Amino acid sequence: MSTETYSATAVSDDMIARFSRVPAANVGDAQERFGIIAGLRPIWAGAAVTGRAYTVWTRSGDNLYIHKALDDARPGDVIVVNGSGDDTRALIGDLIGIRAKSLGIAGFVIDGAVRDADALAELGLPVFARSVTPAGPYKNGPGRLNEPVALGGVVVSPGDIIVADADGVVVVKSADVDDVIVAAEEVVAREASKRESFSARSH
Ligand SMILES: O=C([O-])CC(=O)C(=O)O
Ligand SMILES: [Mg+2]
Repeated sequence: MSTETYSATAVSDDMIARFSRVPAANVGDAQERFGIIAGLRPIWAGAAVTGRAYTVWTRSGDNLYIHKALDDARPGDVIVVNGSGDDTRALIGDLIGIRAKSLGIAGFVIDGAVRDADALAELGLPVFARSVTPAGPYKNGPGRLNEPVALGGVVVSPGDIIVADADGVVVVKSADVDDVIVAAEEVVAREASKRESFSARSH
């Protein structure tokens, strides 16, 4: 396994706060509809998260490297897992969720399955995944941490920004955040004025 640490452009907390106020759909529009991970859904209604990606590449159905990621990730990080889209084994459940929450992890984005959906909802930990299954994972490895991964055909590099809500998951490259946030805030303002004019016309 590579021990090289990928060095990302560091995105500030202020910038993350600005992205947290923009819906995922508007962020996607602001980057020409690119960066949207198809097919990942929130596993409980109301789940939403914005934060820096900490990336994991696991063997299908095996979560050893998700455990290792929790030893290394920082508070506010979103754990982003390439699980090869495998829907036969749950890569996390509420036990990992409880540990992640106690470490200040902001949420999980998993190209694979999860379990303990009700308990994760009760915990209030935002989790986005391809499916839910009661089938448990193996814990043997191999895996990789903190290097660029692919989820549903979208590359996610360590430190990229994840914006996820009821509509799904959007990835903003860390090098693009300055341009994308300006465009996204413009989309928000443009839509707000359209909403106002549409509802004015209906009176
Ligand atoms: O068994 C596992 O590793 C996944 C799981 O259900 C949990 O974290 O609660
Ligand atoms: Mg469990």
